Amino acid sequence: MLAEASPAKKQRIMGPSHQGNGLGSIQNKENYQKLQIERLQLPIYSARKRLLQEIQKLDTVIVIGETGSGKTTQIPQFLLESGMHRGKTIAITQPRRVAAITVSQRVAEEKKTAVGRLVGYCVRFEDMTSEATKIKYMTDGMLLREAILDPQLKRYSVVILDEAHERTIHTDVLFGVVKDCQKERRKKGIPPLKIIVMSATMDVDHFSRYFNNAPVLYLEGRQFPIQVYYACNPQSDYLFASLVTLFKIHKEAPKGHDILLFLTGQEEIESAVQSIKEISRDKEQEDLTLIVCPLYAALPSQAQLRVFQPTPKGARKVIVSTNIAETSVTIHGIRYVIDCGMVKAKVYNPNSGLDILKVVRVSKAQALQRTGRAGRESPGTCYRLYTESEYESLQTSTVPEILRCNLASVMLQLLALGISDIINFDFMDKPDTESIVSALDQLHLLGAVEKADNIQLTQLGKQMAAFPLDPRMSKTILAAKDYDCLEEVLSVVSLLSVESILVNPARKRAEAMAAQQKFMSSDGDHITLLNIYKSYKGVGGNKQWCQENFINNRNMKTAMDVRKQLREICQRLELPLKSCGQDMTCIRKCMTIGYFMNAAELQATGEFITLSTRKPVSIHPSSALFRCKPAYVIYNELVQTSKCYMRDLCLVDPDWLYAAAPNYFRRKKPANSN
Ligand SMILES: Nc1ncnc2c1ncn2[C@@H]1O[C@H](COP(=O)(O)OP(=O)(O)OP(=O)(O)O)[C@@H](O)[C@H]1O
Repeated sequence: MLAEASPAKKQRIMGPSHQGNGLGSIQNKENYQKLQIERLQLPIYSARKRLLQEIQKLDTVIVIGETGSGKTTQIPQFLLESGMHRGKTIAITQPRRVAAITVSQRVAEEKKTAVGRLVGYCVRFEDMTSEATKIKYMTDGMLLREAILDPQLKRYSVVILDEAHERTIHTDVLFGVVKDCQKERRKKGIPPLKIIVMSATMDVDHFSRYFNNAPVLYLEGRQFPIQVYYACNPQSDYLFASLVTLFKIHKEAPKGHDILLFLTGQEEIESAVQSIKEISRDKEQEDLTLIVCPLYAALPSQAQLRVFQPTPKGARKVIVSTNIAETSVTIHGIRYVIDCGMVKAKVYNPNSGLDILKVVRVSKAQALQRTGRAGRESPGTCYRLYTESEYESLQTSTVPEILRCNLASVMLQLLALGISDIINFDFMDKPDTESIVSALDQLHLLGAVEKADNIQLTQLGKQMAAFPLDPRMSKTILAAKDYDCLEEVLSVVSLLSVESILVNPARKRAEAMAAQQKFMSSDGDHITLLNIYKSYKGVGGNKQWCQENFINNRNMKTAMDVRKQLREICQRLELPLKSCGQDMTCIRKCMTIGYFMNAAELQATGEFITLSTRKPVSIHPSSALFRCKPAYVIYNELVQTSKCYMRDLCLVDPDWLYAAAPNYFRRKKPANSN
């Protein structure tokens, strides 16, 4: 099925493959020395001196280097070792939390320190840094939040925007924010901020032009060669093709060579994991067991990090991942990558105001990043499940997220940064005016902005921006202060902010459903979550209880931590932390106040349609309301699979909807409201 084509250039293989990865932080001397030797063998090392000379001279530089050449792990260390950080912190942004965490762990090992000291990371709801931290890996969203509190980013001397080609919404806003910060610091005589923009692939002219014609430094050489194979013919079923390819590799590849398979989303991955396990049980090679691990954003952090652990002897590891393993990460043992050629991406329709996840073709840049995961510790191989001509027809780079997503959250952050003229903000690629206006309209409906000549945050909007949450969720929290149910709403929001707390193992589905039944509320998923929270607190977070009730103990603990942090923000804002006792109605009213734009109405046909755009939608099978026919519901999100499903639902009264936003519903008044 697969034919060899255009193997990547074979270049000098540099140094032995790396053996012991690991998440431990303080390494023994031998391991430390081994890591230092590995550092010296990275292609970037020979360019160290020149690189530092250039960075010293310039305020802004763009660095392009092959995947695995050492940009992410080494450049911050070079800057630190040369003293160019001037005693301040170096920030390195990553589009994804798993990359920020694992790269900081690697660099901490290389620096022989524990994570959180000299080297640390900061991702939403998890800050592993201290006063001593000088190299700080963080998600782009976290740096943006810091900029709200300190627009001059005074604690940093260097900001490195890594994987810039990904063009996440936060990275794009950060481009404008750090550029402006650099200018302001220069104007005010504050020590300059250096900006380094990095990637393996990007439209350098576009980036350079945007960053005031910043010079581009090209790092030569790749550490290990990667052989690329394409499919001979277009594949109608990439899932089937990926399984065939995987088992072909498993049959032929030597021991110790692990496989990374890129698919698109959680459900697809879980079903592929199941199939791989079943097939491998039938075909078990006597001396080589397959260990199959899923990897996707909704997986608990600990389960995500487990895939980075070394493969036990006598086993081959297969990781089935979404694009979260696509950039920056190094997974020990991976020699083979299988790229299905598809990715799940958010697509926004400004007419409907909805973000929907859709499966689309990857870009060439994404294909290259996926390939790059194979050659990090030794030569690798990548199987692309599409033909070479299909590859040639792919878009060069991914369409920036800012051009295809709901902008409400980011507009709120820009306004909180004091940027009111959003239409004229210095975007690298400006979203169309229609999307900006629609986002501002949503914020206006939520009461976060006043629309005068000069758009400004209201008092409520300022409070909303203090929460690291979707504006609708922040509004829900702020509504709770008027209904004396802040304690309960914080519990619900915290549980909604973490990965699923319900465990539903495929083999014990019926047992899990029976155990969870007692929590289910006919008022919907939010009250169901609250019931779980109360019971969990009632048993003091007992582990055994979690097991018996198919509740994910780790995610519950994370939710408790999130709750604590949100509660602290409420205290800072001096919101009254009151409890409503047994009255669940007020909680549902608060959800309505935040999510009135996400309302759906039952039709005579038994189908639901959204009130905003009259789009047919269904209740997700995982919902407590799945078997019910409520007249009106609000939902937290829409997911498009075979149908368009509403997830996380709450039963509401049409009068509450109308009361939440009379102006909005004057246009679309629910049929049954008074
Ligand atoms: N966690 C890790 N375990 C083992 N080796 C690692 C780890 N992280 C990095 N390395 C080694 O360091 C090399 C350089 O990694 P680094 O992330 O700095 O490269 P990069 O140029 O930023 O690549 P990319 O563009 O793919 O992010 C890897 O190829 C690998 O050999």
